[in-house]
Amino acid sequence: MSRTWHWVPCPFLTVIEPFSRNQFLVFYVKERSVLGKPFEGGRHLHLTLDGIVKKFDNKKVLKGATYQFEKGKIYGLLGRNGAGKTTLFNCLSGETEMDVGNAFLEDEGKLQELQDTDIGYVYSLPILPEFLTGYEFVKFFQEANPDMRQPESGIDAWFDRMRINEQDRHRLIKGYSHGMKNKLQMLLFLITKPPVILLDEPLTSFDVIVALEMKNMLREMKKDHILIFSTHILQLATDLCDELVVLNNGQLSSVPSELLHSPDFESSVIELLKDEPHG
Ligand SMILES: Nc1ncnc2c1ncn2[C@@H]1O[C@H](COP(=O)(O)OP(=O)(O)OP(=O)(O)O)[C@@H](O)[C@H]1O
Repeated sequence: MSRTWHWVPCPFLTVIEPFSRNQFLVFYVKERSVLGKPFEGGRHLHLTLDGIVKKFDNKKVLKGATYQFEKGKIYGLLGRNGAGKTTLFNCLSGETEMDVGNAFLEDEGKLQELQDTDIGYVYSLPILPEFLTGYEFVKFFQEANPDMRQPESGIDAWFDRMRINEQDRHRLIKGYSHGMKNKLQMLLFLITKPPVILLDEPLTSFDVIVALEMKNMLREMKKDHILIFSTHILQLATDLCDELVVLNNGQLSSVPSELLHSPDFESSVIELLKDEPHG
């Protein structure tokens, strides 16, 4: 039988198509050897982006993006359609190679180049093994990462924490809604605790109740991680974020914190974004 193999980049596994359970297990185990150690909270941690440039053909999307993020804060990344938010996340997660520039993690004063294993990336369109149930997947994931197992962590406890009900845990991921897949992705990062978590428009697919649960979850997680999420929803950004970062004309800049809860917030952000040619 002839097969076509597609490699799909993913932060915690490499999925192959056409894939079967066995293929998935074999490749998953191979990939897990590159997973990093979980990050222990309580340490000072900074993520520094230094002059990141990314071009596609003649189009320069990132033009020296520079910024410093710190643990304990939720950052909202704002930018117009096509500004390069996903491109920036892809560069940080190692899915796309940056042309120029660097990203570093500074952990208790020790500087090291950012590794793709430092990143948990919640995609706007999650990539998960749809032929497993949520429970099977998390069980397997936990067994494959014994060094990351946490004391309180029975499998059901993780699902409880994510408010995924009994019935849904034992359904095939294939039948999950977009929002549930996002939740399942987030659950994996509760287990692996990567120091940096990137979320590409994560909360847009959640209903109001789940969105509130997820916001609370992110607030709880921020003490242990650098959390950066991209969004177009200004209300969500002001509600959830400690700091807003604008990606405009390929560069990053901070929205002054005093604007965050001022009545002029929306008009100020529009002013900041309006020079960006529409994507
Ligand atoms: N692989 C690629 N090849 C060519 N061009 C690309 C590629 N990936 C992104 N681009 C271009 O780079 C620009 C930035 O795209 P990107 O998806 O990063 O923007 P974005 O800010 O995430 O947009 P949105 O808010 O609409 O999701 C766009 O013009 C896009 O067409």
